[in-house]
Amino acid sequence: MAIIETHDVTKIYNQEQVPVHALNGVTLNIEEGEFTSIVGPSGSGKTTLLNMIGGLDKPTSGKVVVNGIDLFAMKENDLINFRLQHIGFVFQAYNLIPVLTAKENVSFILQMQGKKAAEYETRSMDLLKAVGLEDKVDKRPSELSGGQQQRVAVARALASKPDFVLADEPTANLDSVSSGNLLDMMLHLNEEENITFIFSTHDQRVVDRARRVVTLVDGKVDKDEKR
Ligand SMILES: Nc1ncnc2c1ncn2[C@@H]1O[C@H](COP(=O)(O)OP(=O)(O)OP(=O)(O)O)[C@@H](O)[C@H]1O
Repeated sequence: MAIIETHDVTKIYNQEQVPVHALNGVTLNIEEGEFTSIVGPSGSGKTTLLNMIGGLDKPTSGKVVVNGIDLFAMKENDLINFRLQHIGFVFQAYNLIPVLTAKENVSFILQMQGKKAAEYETRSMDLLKAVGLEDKVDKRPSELSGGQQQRVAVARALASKPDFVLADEPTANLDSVSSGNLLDMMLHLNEEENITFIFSTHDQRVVDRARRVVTLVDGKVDKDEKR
């Protein structure tokens, strides 16, 4: 079953001044359990597409349907709740909160959702273990390497058991060992827990391990390869 459908999505920025056509009619179906990479030259629309799929920004035309629900037909508050419950984000703009420890960063959303301490404590410890950081749970982001921070971000994205995780260049700024580890961990979560991942990347090593590669050129799907 498709958990994400985009129907002829377009996005034009700066419509009143000098318009930028970032997406020019993207129609895609993402099935449950996919491990899909969105690639393409700089400016081809990767981040814009992830923003639309995540309900963070509205298309100029077209539709984004998640679990059968038309995202942008929802009221703003309903969309915010929907995002919290169904979508995990690993985006640069959503960096970790510096004053919180790794464990607190992971459990933050669960606390906001009013979950009981016993539940969010267990869940955040399990997730930090799954990403190989059981010995760093009480460290703040500044005490962790870039790769470790990205792993905390993945654990945080999974905290509320989302239907899928969107990651915008998750291995950017990581050395090859850290990006290899992060990818191993994402693949493990995908294979063992059937978590759907959709991520944009410029990193060929990441692309090589994706099972589906969607190439955008000038805001359009140029290629869509399954392996
Ligand atoms: N908020 C914005 N306002 C105006 N133009 C924008 C905005 N965000 C993106 N754009 C433009 O839309 C186009 C697509 O940008 P986008 O960030 O989606 O590309 P990308 O493929 O993710 O690029 P990169 O690989 O460099 O991150 C670019 O021409 C960009 O300059």
